[in-house]
Amino acid sequence: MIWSKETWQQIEPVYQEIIALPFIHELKEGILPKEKFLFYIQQDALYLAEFGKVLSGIAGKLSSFEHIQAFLGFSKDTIIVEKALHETFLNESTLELKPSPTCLLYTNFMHAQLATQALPVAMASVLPCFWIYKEVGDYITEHQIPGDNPYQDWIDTYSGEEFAEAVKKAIAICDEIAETCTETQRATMTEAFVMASRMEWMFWDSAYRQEKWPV
Ligand SMILES: Cc1ncc(CN)c(N)n1
Repeated sequence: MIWSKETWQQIEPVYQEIIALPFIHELKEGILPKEKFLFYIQQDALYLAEFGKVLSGIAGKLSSFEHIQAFLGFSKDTIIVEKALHETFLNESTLELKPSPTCLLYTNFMHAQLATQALPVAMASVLPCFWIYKEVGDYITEHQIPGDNPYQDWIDTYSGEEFAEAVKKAIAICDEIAETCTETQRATMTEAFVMASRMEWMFWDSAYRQEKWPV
């Protein structure tokens, strides 16, 4: 079976838990309290800065010109498109922001995967960041009641054509790389994908709870 198909099957229960999150439900209905969304956007700005670095780090380790170009493009788009999104919702500087425990966990996980794991595993670790957001964006668009939603720009970004194209490309590259891997390596890729998917759940949950450092 194609690696991405069998791997999505593994995270299907996690995905179901994601779309059942109050954060996603209230975002879809446009009733998510502003302070929860602001907390999310602030943490996401910190997350995306690191995500962009990891994507360009992956590009630096790839050998196919086409793959390098794709990952450099993903990195650039992460900075440009998502910075625009944050400017829409966030008008102050992010310089003063400090990462929440979950944000730090997730960004450190990605950096560690890039630094210590084989390249296919690092690539699998960043794939949920693309794929889950596209699925969530599509889910919200399909189940949304038409009307004013203060978070529509966010929803449109992740359910849009441009993002869908990037996600398709990222999945295709991971599948191509997985084809060259042993069964053991593919299983490690899947483990990394599952772990990152759990952290996607945690990220939304932590924003809803406006997670603080316990001490
Ligand atoms: C935590 C998280 N994961 C993924 C995405 C989408 N690139 C995001 N904006 N934030």
